[in-house]
Amino acid sequence: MTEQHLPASPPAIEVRGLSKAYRGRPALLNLTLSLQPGQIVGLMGDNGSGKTTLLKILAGVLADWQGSVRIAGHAPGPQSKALVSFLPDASFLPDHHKPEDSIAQYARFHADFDRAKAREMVDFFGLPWDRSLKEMSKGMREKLQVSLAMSRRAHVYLLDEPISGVDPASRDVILRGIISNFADDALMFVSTHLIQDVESIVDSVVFLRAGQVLLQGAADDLRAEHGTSLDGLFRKVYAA
Ligand SMILES: Nc1ncnc2c1ncn2[C@@H]1O[C@H](COP(=O)(O)OP(=O)(O)OP(=O)(O)O)[C@@H](O)[C@H]1O
Repeated sequence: MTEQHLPASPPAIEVRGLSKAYRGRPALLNLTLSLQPGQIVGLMGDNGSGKTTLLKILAGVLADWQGSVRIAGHAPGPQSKALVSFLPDASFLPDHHKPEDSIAQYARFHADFDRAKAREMVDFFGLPWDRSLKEMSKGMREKLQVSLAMSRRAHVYLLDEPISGVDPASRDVILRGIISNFADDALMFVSTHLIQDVESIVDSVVFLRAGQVLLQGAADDLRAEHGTSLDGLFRKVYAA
């Protein structure tokens, strides 16, 4: 088969006309978005703009929406979930778990989970093997959850505010851990309010407002076009 005849692979994420309402109040409104693999995309927006709602729908954990959603060509369901590693914004591990217990649980649930990589990341973050989640600080728990989410060989990583609860030095450590465990051909879609912290790692950004895409583009293009950092652009756009 010549290169010309190779079928084009579908976008990692393809969303068309997506709407979601909670008890009649819209959270996402006719949202359309297409993201290619092989990049880190920042998902930014003011409080209540729909970031978590969008990530949950992409992860296949939220139902009752209208529109079209495809993950590497698959509608949300078992096939898409097998390709997606989702890190929710809330703690999802049982309190009594020590790191090895959580690693065993992930290994049971996810065929693409790499135990050795997870152990490496737990050591990279300097987490205590003998402490349960109940005995860990918030930042430690976040690091363990990042270790687990990034140790799947996923096609799409959806990370909801992965660095929100940690000190600035730890944020850098977490971001380094995330990047060094990220395969070149995957897509990472990461929501955060800490734009300055992720400024240097995102290839492109999606700004949401009131459940719609307000602005989208390559980070370098947006910086050049607007003559400011992404953080500066965010402040300018959302103050308007
Ligand atoms: N379970 C829920 N029940 C009712 N309304 C909800 C629920 N979850 C979210 N919403 C509403 O949907 C809208 C979008 O919320 P969402 O959590 O997706 O925003 P967000 O951009 O992640 O916000 P933040 O930056 O504050 O985390 C908000 O108006 C919120 O009040």
